[in-house]
Amino acid sequence: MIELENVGYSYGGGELLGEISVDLSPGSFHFLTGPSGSGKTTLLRLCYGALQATAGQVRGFGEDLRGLDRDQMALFRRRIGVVHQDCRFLDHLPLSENIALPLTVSGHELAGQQENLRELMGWVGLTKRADALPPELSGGERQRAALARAVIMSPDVVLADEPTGNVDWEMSQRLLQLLIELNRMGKTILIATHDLSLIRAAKSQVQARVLRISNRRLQLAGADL
Ligand SMILES: Nc1ncnc2c1ncn2[C@@H]1O[C@H](COP(=O)(O)OP(=O)(O)OP(=O)(O)O)[C@@H](O)[C@H]1O
Repeated sequence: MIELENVGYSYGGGELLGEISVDLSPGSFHFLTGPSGSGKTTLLRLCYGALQATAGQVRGFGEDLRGLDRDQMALFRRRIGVVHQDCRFLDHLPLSENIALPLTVSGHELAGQQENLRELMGWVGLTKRADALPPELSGGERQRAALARAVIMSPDVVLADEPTGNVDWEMSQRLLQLLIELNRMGKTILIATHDLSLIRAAKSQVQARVLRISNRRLQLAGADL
């Protein structure tokens, strides 16, 4: 699905990441961990083409991302659902419309998607919050809404950046279950997180590989988590 081969990312004359090789194969479940500032968000951005690698090659569905033109890149991105760390929404739009934004901006008629949207809102437990404005939402509601928005286009891959940041244990478990369900539906999942207890909880339920950024390199973490 997404392969990084000997990828590096440098800026301002310094290397942030180097010699990164990883294959997010179909249906795989990966965690990405590492200290704050180690480059987790940067690595996610490299995976979906928001940043261009300064060394090596990133391939999406077999294609070198550098070779994609604008339209091809837009098609590639549609196959990737991203849960951003800061979960931003348009504050003047009700939650249901925020979740539907990827559909509407890509030209779908919302009228024909109501059933899909309703189902998705139910899946994340936000049916009753459909008309709420984003500033009225709790942290956990925002995180679940961000996940719903990331998957509304039925992506093949979900990249989630700290999807359980700022929520309590119970809510983080709920979010984890949603991500595990997505994986069971066949989606490829990559979760960047600091939360080792989340990783431990997942490992008893799914076959997950844990990648750790350490000193600008990516390592496969052992069973010692
Ligand atoms: N193009 C760039 N120009 C300047 N600084 C950059 C650039 N790209 C990345 N950085 C810096 O590199 C560091 C790594 O950032 P990144 O957000 O990827 O780390 P992270 O592991 O996700 O951190 P956190 O866990 O705190 O979210 C940060 O200090 C960031 O500001």
